[in-house]
Parts: sequence; structure tokens; C-alpha cells
Amino acid sequence: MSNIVEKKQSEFSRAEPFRVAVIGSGNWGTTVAKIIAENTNERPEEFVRDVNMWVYEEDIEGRKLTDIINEEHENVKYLPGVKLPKNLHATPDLLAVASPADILVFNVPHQFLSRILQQLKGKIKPTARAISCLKGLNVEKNSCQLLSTQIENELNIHCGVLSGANLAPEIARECWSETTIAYVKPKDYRGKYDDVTPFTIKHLFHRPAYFHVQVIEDIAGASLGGALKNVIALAVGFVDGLNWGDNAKGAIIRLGLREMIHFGHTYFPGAKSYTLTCESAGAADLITSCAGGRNFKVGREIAATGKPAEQVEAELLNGQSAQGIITAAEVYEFLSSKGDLNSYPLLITVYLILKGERSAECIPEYFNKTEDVKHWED
Ligand SMILES: NC(=O)c1ccc[n+]([C@@H]2O[C@H](COP(=O)([O-])OP(=O)(O)OC[C@H]3O[C@@H](n4cnc5c(N)ncnc54)[C@H](O)[C@@H]3O)[C@@H](O)[C@H]2O)c1
Ligand SMILES: O=P(O)(O)OC[C@H](O)CO
Repeated sequence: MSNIVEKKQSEFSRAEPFRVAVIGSGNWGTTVAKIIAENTNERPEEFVRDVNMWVYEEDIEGRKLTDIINEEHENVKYLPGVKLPKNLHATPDLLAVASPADILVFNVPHQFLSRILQQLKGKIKPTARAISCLKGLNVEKNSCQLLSTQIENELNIHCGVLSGANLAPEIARECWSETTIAYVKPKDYRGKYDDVTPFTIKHLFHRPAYFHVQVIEDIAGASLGGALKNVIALAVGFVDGLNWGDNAKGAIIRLGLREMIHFGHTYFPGAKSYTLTCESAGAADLITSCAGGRNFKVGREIAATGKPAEQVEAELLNGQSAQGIITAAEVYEFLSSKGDLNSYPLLITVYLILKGERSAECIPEYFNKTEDVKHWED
């Protein structure tokens, strides 16, 4: 028995355990922080038990959200009804959370990432490693960057990606699910006793009873699946709002998956089709999001009521974000700059519908354009 314990200790322990920080405390941010704090509590040889979570401070009926989380162990605004581990601490001070951390877990709606990175520049450990749980892309003029690349470039640290079929409210309630984490060996890898390895990743995120982690190396594939499925889920919401039935939803999912794979091949040639079809971060996430995600619900309400997207988002989500609305605009801007709009009829149509320039009823027109019948060779 003591040999087993010694082996476990020597295999995973460092001189100093890893200190983990979570940047973000929304619906998914809080859920992932809960998972991490459960794991650090069980593995003190590998991780510092206490986990700090950065909270964008807000007032809830006269009390600070951080005080409520720390006193009641519940994020009453973004994850109500779920008790959080006592070793998870909320703080509004971004630098106090991030500066001492060995592992930074980013988990904010992607429109806020750039500003957070500006504040962290030069203020974190140069040896820190990061995992991005965000789903989105960083589009600037004619460039389209993965968010993990943005984190790496801005902070000069190595970054992996967590993405999967992961509706936060279900995972927070410990319903069984799985996820994909893409993490490659850093160029300046310091060795298994002193650096984050795939085992570290698994120990930090995997919960045997309810959250299964698959570690892969395809950062681009895992990231693109998570970003683009948010746009496609809006489209499935549109046809659901129009009461077109399940066949229409399947058709949208098929065309959406095809555009996801084509986008990967064209702009991120390293992205593997296998990831987009067979990993949790691919088709599984697409199906899950199109069945019950926030983007799906927002799309459904837009089509059913004719209200503008931002109004529906505000009315339905109580401060949470439907990332597909922003990603649709960003993808449109990027593809437009590349003169490549025609290759992505579904992604583009979603943007035009959100902008009010097309109605959701026009979706079949785009299928007609893409599915031309070809003559046989004589
Ligand atoms: N919720 C899910 O089920 C889920 C699952 C997997 C991945 N994701 C992805 O995870 C990321 C985070 O999503 P989420 O669900 O945790 O967030 P969310 O949609 O719940 O957004 C709310 C969060 O944004 C914060 N916020 C509001 N204004 C801000 C500002 N000006 N600056 C910084 N933060 C601000 C709020 O304080 C709150 O923490 C997104 O990219 C999302 O696509 C979400
Ligand atoms: O609720 P959504 O649409 O933001 O999707 C949440 C997750 O990304 C599903 O995996």
C-alpha cells in the first residue's frame, strides 16, 4: 500500500504543487471552477487546494456577487441552485487571481477576452500554462485567429483548449458528459516533474462520475468546432421557431458540419476532420447545442417573435451571452475580406437573418444554390 502511495506521489508531485486560477465566473466559468476545485481538493500533492476565481463584480440586490459566492457558496446569478466547493474563492481583483497562478483557465464570453489580456500582459508568471474554455474566434480585419493563439501571443504563455458537448447547467448538476481537451507539448517543455502534462490536464478536469476528459492534440479542430457550432445552433433555432420539424433541423446540422469542415480545411489546414466529426468538440457539441443550447433558444425566439437578436438575448439569458450572434458577424467580416462568402451559405445566411436583411424563411433558397445537380459525363 505504501509503495502505491509513494509511486503516486513521486509520479505526480512537484516541489511545489500547481496553483490554479479561473478567469471568469459565468454559467460555464463557474461550472468549470467547481470541477477544478473538486479535483484540487482531492489531489493536494499535485495542486494547491484553494482555487481563486476572478469575478466581474456586480451588485445583486445590494450585495456584491463575490460576497454572495464566498459566503453562500453559490453563484446566484449565473449558476443558481448549485452548491460550490468551499475551497473555491471568488475575487474581483484580476491580477490577484492571475499573477500567482501556474495554470490559468480562461472562461469568459469571448468579446471580453482582449481587454482581460491587456490587463494581464507582463503581470503573470512567465512559466504559467493556460487552458481556454472559450468558444469563439478573434477576427481582426482580414485575419482570423484561434482564441488560444490570441492568449499565447498576448501573454507569451502556452495555451490549450477545452471544448465539448457541454451544456453547463447539466454538468453543474453532475449529469454524465464528456469533453475534449487539446493540449500539445510546449516548445519550452520543462519535463514531467516540473510542467503541465496530459496527466496534469486530466487530473485537473476529469471527474470520473460525470465529466470524462479526452486529451488530444488538435487545437484548431477543437477550437473551430466550438466557435462555429454556435452560429449553426442559431440556424437550427430559426427553423424550430418556424415549426419546420426535425427533418429541417437535421438538414441544417448536416450543412453546418460541412461548412465547419470546409472552413477548417481552408483557413486552418492543421485542423482534422476527425476532430470535427468524431470528438466531443465536433459533431457531438453541434448536436447538443442544436438540441438545447442558449444559441438555439435565442434563434428559436428570434424566428418565432421577429424581435432583434440582442433584445432576445437580453430577455432570455439574464446576463449570459449567446456567442453565436457575435461569431456570425465576425465570420461574415472575415469571409467577406477573403472574398469567400459564397462557400459558406449557411454561416452567411445566419448573419444576414440576425441583421434583419433576410428572413428565416429564405433558408431553403441557400440549399438550392449549394446542391446543384451535375450532368453525368457522356
Ligand atoms: N454556458 C455554457 O453552457 C457553455 C458551455 C461550454 C462553453 N461555453 C463557452 O464558455 C465561455 C464563457 O461562457 P459562460 O457561460 O461562462 O459565460 P456567460 O454567458 O454566463 O456570461 C456571463 C459572464 O460574463 C461576465 N461579464 C459581463 N460583462 C463583462 C465584462 N464587461 N467583462 C468581463 N466579463 C463580463 C459576467 O460577469 C459573467 O461572468 C463562452 O465562450 C461560451 O461560449 C459556455
Ligand atoms: O448554450 P450555448 O449555445 O452557449 O452552448 C453551450 C455549450 O457550448 C454547449 O456545448
